[in-house]
Amino acid sequence: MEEKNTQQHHSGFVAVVGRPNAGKSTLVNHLVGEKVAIISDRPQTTRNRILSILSTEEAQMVFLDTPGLHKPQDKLGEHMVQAALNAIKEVDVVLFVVDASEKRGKGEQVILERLKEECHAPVILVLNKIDRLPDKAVLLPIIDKFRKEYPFRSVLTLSALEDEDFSPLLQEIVRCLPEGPSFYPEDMYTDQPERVMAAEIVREKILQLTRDEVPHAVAVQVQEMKTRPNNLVYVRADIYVERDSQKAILIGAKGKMLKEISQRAREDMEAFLGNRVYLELWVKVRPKWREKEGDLKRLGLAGERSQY
Ligand SMILES: Nc1nc2c(ncn2[C@@H]2O[C@H](COP(=O)(O)OP(=O)(O)OP(=O)(O)O)[C@@H](O)[C@H]2O)c(=O)[nH]1
Repeated sequence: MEEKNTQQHHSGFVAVVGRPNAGKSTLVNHLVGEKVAIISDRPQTTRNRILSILSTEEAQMVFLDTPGLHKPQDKLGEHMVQAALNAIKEVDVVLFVVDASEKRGKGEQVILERLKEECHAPVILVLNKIDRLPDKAVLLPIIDKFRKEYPFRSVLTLSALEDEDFSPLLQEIVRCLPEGPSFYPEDMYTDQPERVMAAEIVREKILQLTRDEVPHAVAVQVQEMKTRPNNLVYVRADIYVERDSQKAILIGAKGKMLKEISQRAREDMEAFLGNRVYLELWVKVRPKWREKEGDLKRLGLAGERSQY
């Protein structure tokens, strides 16, 4: 009789933690091969715990791309830190992503302490952004120092932005996962509903286009999303800011900025949904929404969804 393929299937959850701006979303998007989490060069871009799913023949890896573990400044910040903490308690393996091109700071220390206190799963240290290091020899003392402070399962160095092949990291993750069947259908790559993805796309464009002028005082909520008879998807979204001055920046002279945001967001939405999109954006002022529990809940940034 012919031998059956006895290779076992593995599945499990992978938390991706690290200081804001370390490159967590970039790494997860490249691993999964689809754009799921939004990216900007400003810290604290990721607000929700976003599930990204990678299915291969031998395993299904479910990544929780967590908001950076940082010192919270307001209620939104508190929820973000809590979401990241919950992640490290529940998963099968943790990826601790560090920007190796930056000096080590308090942020890494805080995360190491959290891992020591709360984490029982194996932790893989990922030293990222090595494309920025002209002399790779500087990595050795960095690795040495980390290894003295925490019993990492392994340490990998990479560039989430430029590398093409992530198989060493993927193999290491699979080795940490228990045997088991897939949790999600194999063609699914995120658990986020289309509305959430659409809102995140708009937020990404705002962060990318307005730079430091409109800080994190912006939230996006999709109010309506429906497919019209000719397969055109109609999307109406509200953009919330805290001040009139921020509203003015977002709209721009003669509405130019809003038009640019809308155009770029529409293109990404069309790629994501595989349909033509008609996008309508409204900018609204809601003073101090980040301090208000009710507003955070309504925007899906607190309560059930951000806790998992
Ligand atoms: N040069 C270089 N830049 C990178 C690399 N990885 C990420 N970046 C950049 O670093 C910035 C932050 O990347 P993100 O992936 O949004 O970082 P994050 O850790 O998810 O950030 P938060 O959402 O704030 O927690 C972006 O401008 C990325 O393009 C890398 O390997 N090399």
